[in-house]
Amino acid sequence: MRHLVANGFAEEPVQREYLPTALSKEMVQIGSLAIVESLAIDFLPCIQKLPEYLKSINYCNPDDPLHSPVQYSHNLTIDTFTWLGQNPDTLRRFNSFMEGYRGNRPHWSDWFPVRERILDSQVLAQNEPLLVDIGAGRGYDLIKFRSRFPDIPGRLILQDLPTVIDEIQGAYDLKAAGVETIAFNFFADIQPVQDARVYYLKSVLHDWPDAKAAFILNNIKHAMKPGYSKLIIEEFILPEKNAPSLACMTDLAVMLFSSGLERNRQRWTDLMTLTGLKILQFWVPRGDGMGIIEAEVPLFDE
Ligand SMILES: C[S@@+](CC[C@H](N)C(=O)[O-])C[C@H]1O[C@@H](n2cnc3c(N)ncnc32)[C@H](O)[C@@H]1O
Repeated sequence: MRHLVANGFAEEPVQREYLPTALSKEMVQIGSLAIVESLAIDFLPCIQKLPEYLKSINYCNPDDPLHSPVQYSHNLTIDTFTWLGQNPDTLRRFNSFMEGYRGNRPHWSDWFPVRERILDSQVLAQNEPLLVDIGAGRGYDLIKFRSRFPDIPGRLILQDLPTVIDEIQGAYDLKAAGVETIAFNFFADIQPVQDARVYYLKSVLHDWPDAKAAFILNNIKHAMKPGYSKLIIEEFILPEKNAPSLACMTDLAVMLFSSGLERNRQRWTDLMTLTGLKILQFWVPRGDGMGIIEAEVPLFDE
């Protein structure tokens, strides 16, 4: 207990009597427990081997998802998400990590003008796809969207790898929120939902270096209806200097995880140019650097 008190996990107002602190109260929340569990069991070995790994690639920037610190330290020849899919306990811990990572930070509909930019300008039909969340994990963003806009017609569709679709059954009440699930691998399958109003990607592209991210975007682009479909990418948009702490930490985490990276405006612009998608606007109203890149597929005559 002495050690815990010295490090802020408990108070000792009277000798040998202890009280919890804000820190220890946070550490027993489900989300924090999940983050610590996933890090300690699955990713600490990779962090320990990071210096050795970086030396082995001559201190270059990692850009191969088949040779990230995860592959190096766990001796893998498959990408990290395939590895998660083959290890149900690791996958469960990772999906809980993602839930903890989002914590109580705002949902995109808390700050992005969804009505003006997406809902009001178009006639939406009940049986048509409204929002496709690609790499959606447990579907938190779709459930929240439904509760925010319960009366807006249109289908809400969750897409992720088959192993994730299996894992999330029962994790949240997706059915009650009217969310459909589709098993989909964006590297192996053609996007099955055509002409949705919105294709949404949150914390997906940062897992992948540019060549792979461009492949994912191209796959979406071919399903988009020019003049109607929108692409909403929710990711960090790093400032040119003095990047916020969480964004920097995540940049390192995705590098370790799959040779991924966080991107600044220029890097996002270059990526979108590579895929022929047109950026309509960058939205970065929050101090933590998280933002939205709103894009569309250009009309032929533009
Ligand atoms: C970092 S998580 C983000 C999850 C969710 N969007 C969120 O913000 O909590 C990346 C997601 O991409 C999914 N993913 C990875 N590779 C995929 C692939 N080849 N096809 C479809 N989804 C994939 C993962 O299973 C995971 O749910």
